[in-house]
Amino acid sequence: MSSTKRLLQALIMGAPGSGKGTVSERIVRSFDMLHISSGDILRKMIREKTDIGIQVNKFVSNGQLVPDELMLKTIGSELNRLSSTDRSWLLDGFPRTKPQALSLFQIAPVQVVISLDVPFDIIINRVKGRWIHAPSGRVYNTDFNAPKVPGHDDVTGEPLMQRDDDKPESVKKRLEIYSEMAGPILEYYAEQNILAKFSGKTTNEIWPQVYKYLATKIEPKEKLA
Ligand SMILES: Nc1nc2c(ncn2[C@@H]2O[C@H](COP(=O)(O)OP(=O)(O)O)[C@@H](O)[C@H]2O)c(=O)[nH]1
Ligand SMILES: Nc1ncnc2c1ncn2[C@@H]1O[C@H](COP(=O)(O)OP(=O)(O)O)[C@@H](O)[C@H]1O
Repeated sequence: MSSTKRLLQALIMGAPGSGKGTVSERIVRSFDMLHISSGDILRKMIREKTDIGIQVNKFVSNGQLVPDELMLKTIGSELNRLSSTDRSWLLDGFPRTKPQALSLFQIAPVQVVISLDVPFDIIINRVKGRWIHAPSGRVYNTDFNAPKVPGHDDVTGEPLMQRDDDKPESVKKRLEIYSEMAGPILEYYAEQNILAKFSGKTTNEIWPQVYKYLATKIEPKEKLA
């Protein structure tokens, strides 16, 4: 009898710099899931200087949330694709407001919400060392996971960059916004009994907890390294 493939639709939430991208990278290495990052989608539009990219950049460069209606315009087609894919997926960075959570529910309900909880003083320090390879979304850190060649992407050798919104004043503002906005969304998912919170000071502490939890929901591709 063919075993029906258990599909998983999941979210990963957490303050800016809490490790969503880093943990997502480990998740897709260990589980057969697509990783969709709202931040990466926005940064691609901004880089390509599309009309919508120019509009969203006004908010992203100031560390403000892109307004819900405009945000749905940027990610709507991706969400619709997810609602009909036969792959499991992990959505990173969306929703960030209650209205976004309600819109997502209409398009593609989720069964698991992973919430990362890392002290803000640790985050502020970490983000100073964040470097990204914008085209791929690969994330590095001078202290935690430095590139083999300083300033260059391990895979393509292309130059790394620091994000405009990683300047200290912008990080502070984004953390404040997160503190304000995340509560109602976490509550919304806790009421549905699908919220799983993981706390720690480092990804290496958090990751094994996330792996063990996800392994109860979806078949791992590989054992925990
Ligand atoms: N020092 C340290 N840096 C980390 C750790 N986990 C992730 N990072 C780095 O911290 C920064 C923020 O991580 P990222 O995954 O981009 O967080 P996101 O903004 O929530 O997606 C990046 O530069 C990561 O490489 C950790 O455990 N320790
Ligand atoms: N769901 C969203 N709603 C509104 N704005 C968003 C959303 N996702 C990303 N953004 C914008 O893009 C910026 C970068 O997002 P992201 O890459 O997820 O940040 P971080 O990795 O620091 O958590 C946010 O500060 C915000 O301006």
